[in-house]
Amino acid sequence: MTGTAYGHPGSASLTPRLDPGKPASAVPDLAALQQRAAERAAERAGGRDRLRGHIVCDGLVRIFKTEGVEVVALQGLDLVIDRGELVAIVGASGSGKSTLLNILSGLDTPTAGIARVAEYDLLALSNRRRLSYRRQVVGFVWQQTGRNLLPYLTALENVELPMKLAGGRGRRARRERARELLDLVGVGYCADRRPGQMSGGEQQRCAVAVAVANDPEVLFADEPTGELDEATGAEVFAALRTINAELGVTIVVVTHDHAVAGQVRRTVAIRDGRTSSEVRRTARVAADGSTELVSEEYAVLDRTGRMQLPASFVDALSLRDRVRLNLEPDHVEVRPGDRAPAERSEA
Ligand SMILES: Nc1ncnc2c1ncn2[C@@H]1O[C@H](COP(=O)(O)OP(=O)(O)OP(=O)(O)O)[C@@H](O)[C@H]1O
Repeated sequence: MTGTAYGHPGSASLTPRLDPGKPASAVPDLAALQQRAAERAAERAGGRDRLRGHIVCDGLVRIFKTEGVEVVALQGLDLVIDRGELVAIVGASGSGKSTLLNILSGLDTPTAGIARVAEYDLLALSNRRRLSYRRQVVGFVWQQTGRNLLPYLTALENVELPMKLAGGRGRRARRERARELLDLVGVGYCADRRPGQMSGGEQQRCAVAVAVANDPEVLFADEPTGELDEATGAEVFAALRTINAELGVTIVVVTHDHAVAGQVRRTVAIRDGRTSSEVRRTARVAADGSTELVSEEYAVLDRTGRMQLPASFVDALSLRDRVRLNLEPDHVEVRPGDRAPAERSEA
């Protein structure tokens, strides 16, 4: 287990000072103290606003038990995604991406924690609510194109099908919307082709149109560019950005490919079942007046103050077991701790 040594330049007293000049009535009563304690607890939890978001995971845990062996796939994962965001979630194989996506899409139930999407509490879904969640709230694009499109239907018919199954729209309205959506993702020219007559990238863009046919609030895409080359993958991301901007759908793309950071404004990295870092790209006006996108990487701090140091930083300074932390006026220093006494005597 990793320990920490803290160095503080000074510590503030948490004990309230009593002012002898104040009248006794200034002493808070029990109700006021309870109220203050509740506020402090909320502040410590990161404030009430922390749990506001279109998608909220807080301390999310998923433990798999197989033949007596427990695998902790998600170890207290925190993630808040606002309405209308387009976020990529990246991580190495086994980091917990699919587990997270299965939970968020309502296919799997977490062991503990909070998982909420658009007011749906994913830990307490009845079968009926789960069905309505999967039919009305979320849409999916999977890596395998065969899972997204029916091979014997044309692109247009594929986009019409979910609308037909949901009912509500007439034949003409369905056809019109299907054409609009195919145009929006840039494959209007494929309307009368079957999947076998389209390239992999065209099929995935068509799959995006199918996934949003019934106006979902959230779109989940699992490795949607996994089987595509870089240029074709960029076209699929362009389609996702268009859908996000034009229809306001919140989009979460899960991938092992860190290069997607260049395709979205926010990329969240998962390591060992926790969010470890994120990259945000923001537009800035350069000295010559042109607009440029600047990427900044952040470590993710959870509400108990835990964060993961990037593996490259840990390796560069051979950090292990214990580190020293120093609180400076505007930053925290992390330095290698002392080696264990046994090791020192061997040196
Ligand atoms: N049904 C299951 N039963 C037991 N262990 C599981 C199950 N599903 C996932 N795991 C384990 O949980 C951990 C996280 O797996 P997960 O599939 O979520 O990772 P991933 O990041 O999606 O990997 P990949 O990119 O290879 O799909 C792994 O150690 C995996 O072996």
